[in-house]
Amino acid sequence: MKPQHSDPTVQPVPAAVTAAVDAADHTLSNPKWAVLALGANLGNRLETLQGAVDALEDTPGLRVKAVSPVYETEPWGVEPGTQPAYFNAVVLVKTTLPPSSLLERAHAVEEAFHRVREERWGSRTIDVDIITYADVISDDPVLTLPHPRAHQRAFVLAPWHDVDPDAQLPGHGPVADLLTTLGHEGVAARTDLELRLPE
Ligand SMILES: Nc1ncnc2c1ncn2[C@@H]1O[C@H](COP(=O)(O)OP(=O)(O)OP(=O)(O)O)[C@@H](O)[C@H]1O
Ligand SMILES: Nc1nc2c(c(=O)[nH]1)N=C(CO)CN2
Repeated sequence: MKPQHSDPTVQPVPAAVTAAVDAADHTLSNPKWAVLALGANLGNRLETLQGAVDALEDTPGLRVKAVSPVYETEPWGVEPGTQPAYFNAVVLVKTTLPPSSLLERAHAVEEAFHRVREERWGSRTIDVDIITYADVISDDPVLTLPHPRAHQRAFVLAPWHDVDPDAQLPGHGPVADLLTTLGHEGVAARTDLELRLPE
């Protein structure tokens, strides 16, 4: 039998490269669940939310698996009466994208809908937040997981609970319990409206 690597120009593949390719293969064959929260309080809020859901579904390596009911919610974190009401919804996705790429995609969707970043918690055409990515916990300010304020926000927990009643917020426990503690003040389901799950 011919000895392997008899061609002197063929270099052995470094272990680090093999490990990186194996890790990428593993990620591709091992999609993760992520929970994304959508919010809009400027422009045609329903149309923009639907556009964001469709844009997410158009992302290679990402499938939208569930879309929550639409909630109309009082602006959280700002003086009452200073901003229009929000429409909020939650989508469950399965993705082979790593968290950093999912955040990039979330930002690209925001930009596509002309989101302008001015003041903190300012009005916006669309906000796409990553609430959880699998059970990853990270305090990196660029991408904090789970989202650091999700447990305080009924506008996230109520629609999330609708699409996944058994959901757990890593580090905080069952979403159902958090919602019971927080209550539904300022969040109302808009049962007359609906977001479509892309086909
Ligand atoms: N889990 C996360 N999801 C989205 N952005 C995050 C997350 N963790 C950290 N960030 C960072 O937060 C920065 C500001 O995000 P953004 O402008 O959407 O905040 P906000 O919607 O006004 O407020 P909040 O973060 O309270 O929802 C982003 O550029 C992003 O890097
Ligand atoms: N009701 C409501 N209030 C908010 C929202 C939101 O989506 N809905 N998003 C914020 C920043 O992410 C700040 N305040």
